[in-house]
Amino acid sequence: MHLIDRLIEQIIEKRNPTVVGLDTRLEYVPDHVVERCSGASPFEVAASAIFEFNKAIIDAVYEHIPAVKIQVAYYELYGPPGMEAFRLTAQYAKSKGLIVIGDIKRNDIGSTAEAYASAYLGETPLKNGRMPAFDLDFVTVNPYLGTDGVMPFIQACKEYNKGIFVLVKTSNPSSGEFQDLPVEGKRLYNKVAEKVVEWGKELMGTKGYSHIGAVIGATYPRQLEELRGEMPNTYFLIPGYGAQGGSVQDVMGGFDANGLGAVINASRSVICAYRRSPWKEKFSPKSFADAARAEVLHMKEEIEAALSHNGIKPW
Ligand SMILES: O=c1ccn([C@@H]2O[C@H](COP(=O)(O)O)[C@@H](O)[C@H]2O)c(=O)[nH]1
Repeated sequence: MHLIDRLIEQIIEKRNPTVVGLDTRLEYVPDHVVERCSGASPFEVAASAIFEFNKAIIDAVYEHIPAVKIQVAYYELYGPPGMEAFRLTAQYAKSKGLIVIGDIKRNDIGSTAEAYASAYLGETPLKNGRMPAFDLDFVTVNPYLGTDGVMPFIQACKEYNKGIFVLVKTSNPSSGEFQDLPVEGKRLYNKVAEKVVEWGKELMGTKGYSHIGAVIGATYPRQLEELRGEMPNTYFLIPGYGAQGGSVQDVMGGFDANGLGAVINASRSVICAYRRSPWKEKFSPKSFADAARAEVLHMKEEIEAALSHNGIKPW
């Protein structure tokens, strides 16, 4: 089955377009988890604690969500053991039936982009054959280098039934500095969106959406709505909900008339739910995973209610 169709089926089955972001820093991991972990170096202890934390979160939420997004920066932070925790987290999430999005925001000249694509989506060529290194489902891709830098990722999507989300309009405060620059009567992000649509035509699933998606921030609701109109066959990965201030109403413009077309990522608001109101009053640090589940279920209800309120009959 096409990966993008599987994502859509998972969203419909779970009745939830929420993606949990595993942006796990050591300071988010409660002491009782860290105390159970050992290792030959502080990085190994940290990586082991992060993996234990991630497993508990995944166990608590996997029945309710279609996918997780793993932010590689928080694993690089702990050196090689951190990257092993990244790989193990992806593998564990997959074993629970989840789709895994690697937030790696990579790109380079074509030959180097090919190495990134092989590492994260495809297989690494070895002396006697090939082997997957990280074997993620989707990765985020930076389009700044142009078509020849993106093509190796698209090639890997074709060969291995994978997908990418290309940065189109990011959620951060300075995103307009380059992305909103006027180009040939449009904004730069509109021009990138046109390219994403063109690239996506080569890799359509059977449910009207392409394997080539776009990242668009919840913090720019007007642009989200505008781009939904311009990119009817492009799935959106929408970060910026929760900790960055994006609200459920802000993400509504990303959905199509069937409540599809968008997955909403929430990282800190879910994995740190046990440290934040209202959940910190109800859950102790020992119950951090239950707090994450409560936040996911709350988010799911909020999205479903907002879709109905906007006249969209979800799923
Ligand atoms: O435009 C973008 C692209 C990616 N991100 C990433 O999403 C999460 C957001 O985390 P929260 O804790 O929910 O704010 C994080 O991994 C970012 O690197 C983004 O925020 N905006």
